[in-house]
Amino acid sequence: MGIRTGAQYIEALKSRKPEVWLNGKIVENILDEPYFKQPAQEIAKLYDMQHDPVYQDDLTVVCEETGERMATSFLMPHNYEDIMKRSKAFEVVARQTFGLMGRTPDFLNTVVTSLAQNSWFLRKYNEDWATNIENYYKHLRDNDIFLTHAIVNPQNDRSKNSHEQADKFTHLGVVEERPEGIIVRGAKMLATLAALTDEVIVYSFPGFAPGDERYALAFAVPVDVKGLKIICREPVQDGTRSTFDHPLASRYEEMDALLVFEDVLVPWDKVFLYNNVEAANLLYPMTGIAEQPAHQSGVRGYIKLKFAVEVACKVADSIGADQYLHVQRDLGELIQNTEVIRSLLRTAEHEYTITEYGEARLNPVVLETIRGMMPDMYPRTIEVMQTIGAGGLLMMPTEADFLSEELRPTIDRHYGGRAGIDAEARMKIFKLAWDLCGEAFGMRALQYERYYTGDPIRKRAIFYNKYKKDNALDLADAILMKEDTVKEPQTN
Ligand SMILES: Cc1cc2nc3c(=O)[nH]c(=O)nc-3n(C[C@H](O)[C@H](O)[C@H](O)COP(=O)(O)OP(=O)(O)OC[C@H]3O[C@@H](n4cnc5c(N)ncnc54)[C@H](O)[C@@H]3O)c2cc1C
Ligand SMILES: Nc1c(O)cccc1C(=O)O
Repeated sequence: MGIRTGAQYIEALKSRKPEVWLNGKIVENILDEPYFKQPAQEIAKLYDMQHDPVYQDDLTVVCEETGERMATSFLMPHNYEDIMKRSKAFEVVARQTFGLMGRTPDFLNTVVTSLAQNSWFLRKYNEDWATNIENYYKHLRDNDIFLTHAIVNPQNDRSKNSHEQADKFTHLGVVEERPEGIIVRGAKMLATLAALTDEVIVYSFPGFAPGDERYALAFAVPVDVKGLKIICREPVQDGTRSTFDHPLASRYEEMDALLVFEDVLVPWDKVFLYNNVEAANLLYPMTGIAEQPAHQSGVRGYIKLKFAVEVACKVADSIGADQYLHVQRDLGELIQNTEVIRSLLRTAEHEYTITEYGEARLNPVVLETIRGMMPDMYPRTIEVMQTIGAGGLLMMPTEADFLSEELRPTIDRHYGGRAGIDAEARMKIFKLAWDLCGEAFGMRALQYERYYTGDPIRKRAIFYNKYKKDNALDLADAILMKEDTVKEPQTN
């Protein structure tokens, strides 16, 4: 099949009836649900861009194995040129959604591509697991499948492992083995965009303990597989609010969902890991699924940070506030933060290495530095935006007010900004800002930057401990090695 069009993606959505729960009801037809309409169109646009001459050479490459075009995010990187091809594709996608949709198809395309390129790891444990992930990668690549994923146990009792939970079927695990596959039961979170995807892959970050064997698994199933409930969180917009009033929330809302598997059959050929705590704990650090998705999310995060900083600058300029020293200082800080992330990305790409298996990987220390800085930089951007927007963020007429012939003259008189910024122009800027720094949509976007890659506190601790193990503190050692021995005590 090769690359899909937006229409083919939409047709695939229409062809399925996953069990999606939204506001206490099963959604009969996803595309008839106002809430999902615009986000689905935004995803469809990404597929159409693969066929647009303006973007096709960035977003797709010709697959050497099939001769057909495939998404560039399915390209297995073997050298710097491949790395930069992927980087450009990640950026084109991110710019389309201003970095606000974190789980666009390229994210998991990158994850599964990396799992397949590192199938050697699974082969060490089980030949079938390796073959299955290699075949699954080709299935996704050749059919341009859109994946969601759920790799975190639901937040029940974080002080206990899965097998110690009060109800042993709270967390997703295997109930029984059958000739045709395994039966899985329990929940996994936090499947972003699940309702709008074709299939779901399940695996885990490290964290299993002895006794967790039945939970130590990785597999994939279609989102409409029998027994899978997709339970959505409360929507942050209802799909009917105007794009003038909510330019970002109405377009780029990424629904998150808990996945509840009620005795779901996973065929053996879609099982990538099972009943092995060691393998499950090593999957993330030993394959490229730490580094490769970090490249995609680093580029996406940079675009999102740059976008939010630009909105903050627009807010300040529109009301003449950036004439003041403290506002200039704060906005200068934000701009320098984006330059730090941009520069770190180029450094991580430039300082790539080739693994013994031929995979080109970016510098992991630099990638992890990006991931460690974003959870502070993005919230800081939102804080500055809030402090500059101040009361103006709560003083905005709606589109309906603008459309009132009676009220419009009053709005034009009282809602304008500095000279050259009329009421409509200022409100467009402030509504962008409010979607980012006031609405539930914006708060989710902030929480995304804090947690999408795991708990930032533990990630930084892991980073420090690995850095200490892998790096000599050679500068400090150099001075400490000097012969500055303690003088003998002077005897008077
Ligand atoms: C907007 C958004 C989108 C996301 N999208 C996805 C997705 O598409 N797919 C997916 O699988 N996941 C997704 N995630 C989930 C993300 O992977 C988790 O949020 C992240 O791994 C942290 O886990 P948690 O949220 O359960 O926090 P918890 O681990 O429950 O942490 C809660 C608090 O308890 C502390 N804590 C908990 N356990 C420990 C411990 N053992 N040691 C020390 N401190 C601890 C933490 O430091 C933190 O302060 C998303 C998250 C967000 C916010
Ligand atoms: N957040 C991740 C994910 O959801 C899958 C694979 C990797 C990551 C990551 O940030 O490292």
